Amino acid sequence: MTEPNGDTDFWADRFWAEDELLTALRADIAARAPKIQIQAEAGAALTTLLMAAGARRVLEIGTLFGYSGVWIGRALPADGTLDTLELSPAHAEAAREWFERAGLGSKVTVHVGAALDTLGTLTGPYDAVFIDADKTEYPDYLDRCLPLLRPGGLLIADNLFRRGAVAASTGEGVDERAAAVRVFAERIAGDPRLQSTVLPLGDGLSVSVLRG
Ligand SMILES: C[S@@+](CC[C@H](N)C(=O)[O-])C[C@H]1O[C@@H](n2cnc3c(N)ncnc32)[C@H](O)[C@@H]1O
Repeated sequence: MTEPNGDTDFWADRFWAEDELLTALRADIAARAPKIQIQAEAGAALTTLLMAAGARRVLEIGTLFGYSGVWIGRALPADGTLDTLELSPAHAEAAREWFERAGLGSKVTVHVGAALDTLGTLTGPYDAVFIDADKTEYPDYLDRCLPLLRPGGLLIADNLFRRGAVAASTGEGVDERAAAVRVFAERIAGDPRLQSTVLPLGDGLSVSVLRG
């Protein structure tokens, strides 16, 4: 949380504490991969939002080792499923192992390949989509995911703030990732099909509802 109201640990300990599995998963990422998973406070928000929406079929773009996938998987009902898309075979393999250890192996399918290719092989409708892969492709993910989302479904994305770079990314010489996320932000804010907001959790979590 960017501006916590008082003692941060008070809130973290009660609302987004990691259990042993998530703590070990975070440590494995730190040892073997870039530490680019969502923050725990965003994970707890994902679980809560997906449960509130009654999400049964979820799509994730950007798996890494499955950290956000575990927060998502724990929101699913017994017959729920998660399709998660990952470019790196090594990340996908690690994620499959962690989903098994989390007891989510039967619910989660890890698809290896470039997301924009894999998206063409998937069939909707999904109840929710979580976007967290290549930032330069965020506007393309939006175009490709909206037709896969059911009316009333949730579209959630991470890294809307990029630590301030998105709001600052005007003019020339801007970071291309921040510029693309800014295009994404402008579009979810202005698209009449969507009701959107950005929650100041982690690096900024956008939440959009596709109007029915
Ligand atoms: C920020 S990490 C995902 C973190 C994960 N959502 C979590 O919080 O645990 C982004 C992941 O997307 C993957 N990725 C990057 N470009 C991709 C692409 N074009 N298609 C699919 N995955 C991609 C990277 O290999 C990386 O594992």
